[in-house]
Amino acid sequence: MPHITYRNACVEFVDDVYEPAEDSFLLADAALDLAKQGMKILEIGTGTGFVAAVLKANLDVDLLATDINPYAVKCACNNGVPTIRADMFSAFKSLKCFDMIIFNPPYLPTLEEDKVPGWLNYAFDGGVDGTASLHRFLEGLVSYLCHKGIVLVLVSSLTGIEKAISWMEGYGLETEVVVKEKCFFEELVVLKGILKAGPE
Ligand SMILES: C[S@@+](CC[C@H](N)C(=O)[O-])C[C@H]1O[C@@H](n2cnc3c(N)ncnc32)[C@H](O)[C@@H]1O
Repeated sequence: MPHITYRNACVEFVDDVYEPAEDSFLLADAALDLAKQGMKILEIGTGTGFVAAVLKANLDVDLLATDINPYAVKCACNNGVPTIRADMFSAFKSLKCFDMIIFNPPYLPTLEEDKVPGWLNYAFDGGVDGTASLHRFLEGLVSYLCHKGIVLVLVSSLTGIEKAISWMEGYGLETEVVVKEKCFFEELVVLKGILKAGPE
C-alpha cells in the first residue's frame, strides 16, 4: 500500500481519497505548532487522516475527524484516526465544544465540466468560485468551537486570501495568517481564527 511518512506519522493512501500534498503538509505543520496536550480537536474533511495522524503521533490529544467520502472514512480509520462519515458538522446533533477545529477545504473553482468522477470530486470541487465549502464550514463552525477556541483553515490565493480573512472576521473570529508558501501557480496560507465572542 502506498504511504507517506511525515513527522512521526505513517499514513497509507488509496485511490478515491485525496493524496496528502503541499496543502496538507502546511496545515499539519501549523496544527502541530499550535495544538497543546489534552486539547479536544476536530478535523473536518480528513481525507486519509494525514493532518490528524500527525497530531496524534506527536501529542496526547482527543481527536475526532469527519469526511463525506466513505472511502476516506475507511482510509482514515485504518490510519488510526477515529473518523465518522458526515457532511460538515451534521453528525453532531447537539452543540459540541472543540478547542481546535481544522479544515483543508476543496477550493478549486469548478464548473460542471471540470468535475472529476466519483467521491474524489469532493476533494477538489469548491463550486463555481472555489468558496462554497469554506462558506458552509464557516456558517456551522461557531456553534462547535469553545470560547477562545482556534480554527485553522487552509486557503489558496485561488479562493482569495483577503476575502477569506474578512469572512472569518465577520463570524467573530480574530484572524491572522500563520504560515504561507508559494506553490506552483498559487499561494497557500493557513489562517488561524480565534473565537472571541461567546460564554466563558
Ligand atoms: C483537499 S481535501 C483535504 C484532505 C486532508 N484533510 C488533507 O489535508 O490531506 C478535502 C477533503 O474534504 C472532504 N470534504 C469535502 N466536502 C466535505 C463535506 N461537506 N463534509 C465533510 N468532508 C468534506 C473531501 O472528501 C476531502 O477528503
